[in-house]
Amino acid sequence: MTATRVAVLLPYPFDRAFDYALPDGMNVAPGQIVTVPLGKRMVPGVVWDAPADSSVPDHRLKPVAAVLETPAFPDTLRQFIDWVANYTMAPRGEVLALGLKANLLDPPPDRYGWVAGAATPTTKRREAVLAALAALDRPDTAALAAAAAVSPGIIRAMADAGLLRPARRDQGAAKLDPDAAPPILSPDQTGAADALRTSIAAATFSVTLLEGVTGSGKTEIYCEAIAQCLRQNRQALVLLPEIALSAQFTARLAARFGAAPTLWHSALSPTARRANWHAIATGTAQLVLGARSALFLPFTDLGAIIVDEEHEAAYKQEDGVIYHARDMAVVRARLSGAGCILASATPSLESSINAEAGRYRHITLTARHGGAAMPRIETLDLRATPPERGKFLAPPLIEALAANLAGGGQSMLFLNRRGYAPLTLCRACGHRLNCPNCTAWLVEHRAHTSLLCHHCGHTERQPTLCPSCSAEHSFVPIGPGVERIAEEVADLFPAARRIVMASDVMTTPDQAAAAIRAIVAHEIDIIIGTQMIAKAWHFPDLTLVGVVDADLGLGGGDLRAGERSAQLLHQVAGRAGRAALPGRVLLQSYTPDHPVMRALCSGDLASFRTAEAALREPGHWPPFGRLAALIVSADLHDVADQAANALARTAPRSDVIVLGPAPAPFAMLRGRHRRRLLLRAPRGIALQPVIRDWLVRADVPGAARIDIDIDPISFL
Ligand SMILES: Nc1ncnc2c1ncn2[C@@H]1O[C@H](COP(=O)(O)OP(=O)(O)OP(=O)(O)O)[C@@H](O)[C@H]1O
Ligand SMILES: [Zn+2]
Repeated sequence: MTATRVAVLLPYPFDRAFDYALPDGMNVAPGQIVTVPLGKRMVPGVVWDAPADSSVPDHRLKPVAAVLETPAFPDTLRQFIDWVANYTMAPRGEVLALGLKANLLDPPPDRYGWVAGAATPTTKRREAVLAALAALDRPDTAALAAAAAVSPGIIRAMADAGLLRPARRDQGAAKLDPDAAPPILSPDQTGAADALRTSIAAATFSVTLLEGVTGSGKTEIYCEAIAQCLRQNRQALVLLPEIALSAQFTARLAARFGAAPTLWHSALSPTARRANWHAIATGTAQLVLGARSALFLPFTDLGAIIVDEEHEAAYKQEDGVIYHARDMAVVRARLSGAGCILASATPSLESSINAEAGRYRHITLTARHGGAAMPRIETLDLRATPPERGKFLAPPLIEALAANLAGGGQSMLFLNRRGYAPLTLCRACGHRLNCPNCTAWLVEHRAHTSLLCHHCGHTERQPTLCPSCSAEHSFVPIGPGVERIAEEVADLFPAARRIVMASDVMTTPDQAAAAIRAIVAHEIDIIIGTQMIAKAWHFPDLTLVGVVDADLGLGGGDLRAGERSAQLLHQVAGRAGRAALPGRVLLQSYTPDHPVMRALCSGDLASFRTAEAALREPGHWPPFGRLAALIVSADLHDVADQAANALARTAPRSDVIVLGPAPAPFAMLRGRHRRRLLLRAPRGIALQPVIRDWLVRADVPGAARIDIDIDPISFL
């Protein structure tokens, strides 16, 4: 008798589904989640649509152990996983693992989130929590703390005091209400909202680029698209580039829809993850706010995907499955028959070109909401008015800070560099302190009294003797990081209330939420931060922004250096003067005539993009052509060279241009030696088949690893 075979894809780095035998009396359909033996373990897997693999004889097949009660993986998600694996060339099981983890599959927790208890609040803060609770649907601690703008400790204290009790699963979930608190839109905004509503109402695939200046109300407008999606009983997904933003957005969405969105990001507790995953898989979660991995959730019926700050490089996942969440959001929307909305004040060249070519719809908003003016942006020429020796703030910026402080205004200093100093040098011999594992300098972090590699995490104490010349106490910090700027500000304005915001000092969304609350409440005078403070924040009292080093992003020879720099600095500038008071922005620069500085000061980013496009089009550089990178790495540099040369010898010859091999931007990273080959081709040519064929032909030593990065965005 022949066994009934079923193909099961496992969430591990295997490209294909494996065959298992279906025991008598057990029935499965594609998408169902099962447990199967793998070696000595029992692992979860998804019944896949792949044809049976007859190479394994029946008697060697292992049986499916159990079919889980968990809702099945929808067809659209399986198609998406196949598509992503095929495009990124990652093993299909590894892509599956982005959406399926063993610990998600247990039944959802019985008690989850909070409801009001019997006791009566005694403080204003506790009252505020209960008020926020009334507007939310059994939020977990983090969501409730964010909505009420208190610390999570308060929530726990309230539970101890009987003001809050854990919610039970069987208590019906409050629904989001599309009409809970709609804004009154301006005529411009109304036009944009109508267009988005119509595209969502059509319940078919479309992509819209929502381009609007900072503070124009893009968030309010895409909420109208979400409202439409909710009215049609379809699920909506909002992607954010950084989880630190999720607290402020949770509160905004909860206020708009009368109940909190369902969160999805790496900082959730395991219980919250499991509860949220099940809510999404059963369709009770109507609106999901998440990081890029939320694209791999088992939505039952996804009607809208919004990618906020679509130009952000943070949407590119750089390890494991290397994918761009903005591009994959478009694919997910297509497979789901959903509307995709890409929102930005500074769209990527990719999206602008797609909009211009008519592949995407295009909506633009040119004015800030409520009559707020765009900030005045000026360069501050560091050649003419340099900072004092060993300092980094030039006199005109110091004056502006002093005046703003005296007038009760809030200021922000932006420097996209964590730590105290990016380089530590021996004064006696010039020796630089490098990472032993990477081609990189060690960054001094005074907050942790250590030197840190930002690439591999290596830390060490500063040596007392120079390892090169044995001079004693000879090390000097070179250049500034945000900690050093904070020190300079403390010297200049000892009475000013300061806060440093950077990913290494604010590691959780809760910490970020507490900081944001303090800033909005104007308990802070000067905010000093990295790119963490650049995005999407709305600080009503912020009127002065100083960019400490506007030239920083322009070096490095990266294809997108200019574009990225313009986007980032425009975003930072856009934090200023968003409410009643006008904003001013000072860009400290040694190259005030650079096209990026000119575009920022004039506000004419469109012309800048046109100029960028003109530079890229002739050579088929993205977005006018296709690019892929092959990164060869090995423990020994000989092996890395051998592998890179083997690839070079068999390089495809056709319309595809192969550049390299060259040392990768970090010739050594985490102790591995790296070489890079770059493939470039006109838009009409798919690079994946070329690469597949090439890898079969090339004789690459087994000790070398090859990582494939389709559409690379970080490279030299
Ligand atoms: N029609 C409206 N009614 C009331 N408030 C509005 C309206 N439109 C915008 N706002 C408010 O103006 C501020 C800026 O709007 P929003 O954050 O949506 O802009 P944005 O375009 O997303 O900005 P950015 O690109 O800088 O993130 C917010 O506080 C928002 O609530
Ligand atoms: Zn390192």
